[in-house]
Amino acid sequence: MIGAFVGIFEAQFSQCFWAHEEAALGLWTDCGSSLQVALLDMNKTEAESLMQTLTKQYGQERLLFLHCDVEQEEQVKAAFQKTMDTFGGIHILCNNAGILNESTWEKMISVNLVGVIRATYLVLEHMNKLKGGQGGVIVNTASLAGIGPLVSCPVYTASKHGVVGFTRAMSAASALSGYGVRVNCLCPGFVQTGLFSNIPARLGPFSHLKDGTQLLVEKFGIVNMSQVVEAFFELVTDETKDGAALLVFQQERKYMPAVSVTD
Ligand SMILES: NC(=O)C1=CN([C@@H]2O[C@H](COP(=O)(O)OP(=O)(O)OC[C@H]3O[C@@H](n4cnc5c(N)ncnc54)[C@H](O)[C@@H]3O)[C@@H](O)[C@H]2O)C=CC1
Ligand SMILES: CCCCC/C=C\C=C\C(=O)C/C=C\C/C=C\CCCC(=O)O
Repeated sequence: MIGAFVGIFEAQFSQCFWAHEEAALGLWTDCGSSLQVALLDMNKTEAESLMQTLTKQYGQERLLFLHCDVEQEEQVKAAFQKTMDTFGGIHILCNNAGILNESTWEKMISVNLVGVIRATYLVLEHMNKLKGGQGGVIVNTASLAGIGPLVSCPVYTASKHGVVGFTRAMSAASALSGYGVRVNCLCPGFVQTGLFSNIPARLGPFSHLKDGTQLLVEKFGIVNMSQVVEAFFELVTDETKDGAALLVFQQERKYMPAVSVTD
């Protein structure tokens, strides 16, 4: 799991992860009798306190924290290798790291889109059945802004549309190539996290559009973190889902079909 320590997934992810252990274990025959989680993040401070809590609850042998910046290829590569050496395999990758700052837009593309592509290509080296892997599933965290425009955030919108497009094409490429790896994405609405705070400062040249965005927040409402985590597990455990974009609203979740231009 990349981008694991604050925000949408934080501690709830792990609690929910073990609640879904049986369903997830059923998918891969070589998993052994329990699931293990490697948490990759660049935030060491948050990591240390959360790891203390989680290891008390679930045991040290089932958890691994690896400091890793998705912008740094060698760090991501080393983190996956360490996960392989410690747990013996990787079956699920959650690409969740993301930032929102329209002022530093090149960095935003680098973390939100390039980081997802980088981690996907590197993890396929371990998951791909053609390379001796056991197959698996990748879930990328996009956003409702991956489907429609978040007007005050054009580059954030572009990065998330990129994640949805990459997910759909990568899923088809993996299936046609026989990799045995499903690729899906999550598209949550607004969630109350650090990314959602101090918004006017994050909108850069479009801070004057913040009132319109606030109207969107009122229209869509706020999604609970637990709703996002449940949606994540649906994408992991439902083997019919490949190339899916799952929208998570306050009242419901639903799949967004891709538009076909060839019919
Ligand atoms: N909060 C919201 O309303 C929504 C958020 N999202 C997406 O959900 C994902 C998680 O966001 P939140 O939990 O809200 O944000 P957050 O800021 O609370 O958490 C983001 C996590 O990613 C990590 N991270 C950031 N840059 C990194 C890097 N270069 N390398 C490794 N880790 C890095 C952070 O340390 C942190 O643990 C993001 O991709 C975001 O775009 C999608 C829809 C709505
Ligand atoms: C279909 C239209 C796009 C709607 C996008 C909906 C949700 C996206 C959420 C995110 O990915 C990003 C999270 C925070 C949003 C940033 C700005 C919100 C401004 C809120 C405010 O002005 O108080």
